[in-house]
Amino acid sequence: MGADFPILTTRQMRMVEEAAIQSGAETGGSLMERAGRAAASAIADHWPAFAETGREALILCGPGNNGGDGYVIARHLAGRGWPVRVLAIAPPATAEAQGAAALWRGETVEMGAVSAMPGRAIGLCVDALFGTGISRPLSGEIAGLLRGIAASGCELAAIDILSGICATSGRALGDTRLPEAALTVTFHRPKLGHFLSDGGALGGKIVTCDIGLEPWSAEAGDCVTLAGPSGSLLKRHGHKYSHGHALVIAGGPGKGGAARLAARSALRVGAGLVTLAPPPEALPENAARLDAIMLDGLVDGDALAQRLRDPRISALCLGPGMGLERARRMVPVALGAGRPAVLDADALSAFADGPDALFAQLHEAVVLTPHEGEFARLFPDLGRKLRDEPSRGPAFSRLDAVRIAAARSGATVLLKGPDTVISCPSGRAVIAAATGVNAAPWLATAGSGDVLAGLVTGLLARGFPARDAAGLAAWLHAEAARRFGPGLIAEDLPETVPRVLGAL
Ligand SMILES: NC(=O)C1=CN([C@@H]2O[C@H](COP(=O)(O)OP(=O)(O)OC[C@H]3O[C@@H](n4cnc5c(N)ncnc54)[C@H](O)[C@@H]3O)[C@@H](O)[C@H]2O)[C@@H](O)CC1
Ligand SMILES: Nc1ncnc2c1ncn2[C@@H]1O[C@H](COP(=O)(O)OP(=O)(O)O)[C@@H](O)[C@H]1O
Ligand SMILES: [K+]
Repeated sequence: MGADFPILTTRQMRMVEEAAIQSGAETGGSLMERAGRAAASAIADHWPAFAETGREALILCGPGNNGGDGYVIARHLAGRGWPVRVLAIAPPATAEAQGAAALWRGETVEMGAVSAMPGRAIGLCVDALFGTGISRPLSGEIAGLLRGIAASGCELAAIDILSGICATSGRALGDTRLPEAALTVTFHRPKLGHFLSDGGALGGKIVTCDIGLEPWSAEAGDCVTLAGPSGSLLKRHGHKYSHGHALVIAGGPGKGGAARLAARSALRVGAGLVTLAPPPEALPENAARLDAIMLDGLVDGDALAQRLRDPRISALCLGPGMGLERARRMVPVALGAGRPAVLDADALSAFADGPDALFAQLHEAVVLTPHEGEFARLFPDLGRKLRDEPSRGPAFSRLDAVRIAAARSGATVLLKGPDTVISCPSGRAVIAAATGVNAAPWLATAGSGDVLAGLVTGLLARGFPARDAAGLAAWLHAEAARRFGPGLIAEDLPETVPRVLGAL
């Protein structure tokens, strides 16, 4: 089944493009022509009945090569019989864009003339203002133009990336409020900015067009990947012990729901055995709720150390509903045993006052699963940088933050969100995007994070390396939510996992 899919930074895209041009096989102009033609065709596929609406397509062209693509698109859409006009916010400034503009025989209006534009109503606006070359916030005038177009109710298609979004970080530069595109047409490979932060929220459907750069794709070097389905999630042979034994530490009476969700998720994702370990006084309550999941009362850290003498316990989950005090006592014991482990929720917050003491105990087989608040508690400097408004591109991204956090802590870090970002300490990173057409907003429900912690734990128990376990779990989590759809509550997630696995 589909392996993880590479996505590029702006710099990597430039390296691929430059290699193609330097080889002599391509020119900037040939790539632009192919890009514009492919984008026009993707736009026509997305709005197949547009020509019959009697409305006009307005192509907004910037000064650089993104604008150059716009002139090519204008020519090809007009060639399909669409009523098309170009609005140039500045004259074309690169040789390629000038060449493309020279071939556009239709009408071009300038920025100042926009309010007086006579003619048909605009039904579709193509944003070819700025692409990967954006380096500063949009001016008020240009941002206002984009917002005005959106407010008029016309459709919006972004070329390469929505103007105003940094293609490497996905963050909107400045405090601009940007409209949402229905379609983004990009070239060769998606960019990080299509999935991260504002870029993930505003890009709509992402269509990636082949523009003949495949022979040079290796020039991008090591790439961040997008998590996707994998046949490795299926069980092929073995007995229950060969699929691992997960131990989920739970909290006291009345606090067990989160850990039960995590335990059930670990079992659903294929751990051979799962044991829930609350304090002894919470055993009766949990016994009334569990069947396939085993129970073992553990008083404290010493009891856990004793339990971990069993070498078959192949992964631990600490945090969901655990309580801060119990976390402070048990996390060091779990980490000291060197076993694969997930630290979530209380197991992270318990160390907010002294994260370095926690980091000193972490190892490569540990996965930290913070949401943004927990992340900022453990890595306050990185949390601040993510909150600061970016004024220049490339802006500090969630990926940058997670990579630094993983290197600093010595564990794999999974930062939750619609754009879940995962990195191991060496910087190998994967993004699980629940954005655009893959949005899963129903995950914003109490307990869904506990399920994710359980899914990662289950995969660790089965023997998946930390980064793979985290990436696959995050994909599976969002895919289960997409399949279940509206009305989802956390309990539904583990029950939907079999349908996702069954479709692999
Ligand atoms: N990389 C490739 O292989 C290809 C790139 N193509 C297109 O080329 C684009 C990149 O072109 P460029 O590098 O020329 O960059 P852009 O066209 O994205 O923008 C660069 C220009 O805008 C200016 N600028 C940046 N931010 C601004 C702001 N906020 N306000 C006003 N001006 C601003 C820059 O100074 C520069 O003049 C891609 O996004 C894509 O659309 C395609 O033509 C096909 C192939
Ligand atoms: N709008 C959203 N789109 C996609 N995923 C989301 C969204 N909101 C939350 N999630 C996911 O749901 C989970 C919530 O986890 P968390 O914040 O720990 O909640 P809880 O503690 O209630 O379980 C995370 O995996 C997060 O990525
Ligand atoms: K654009």
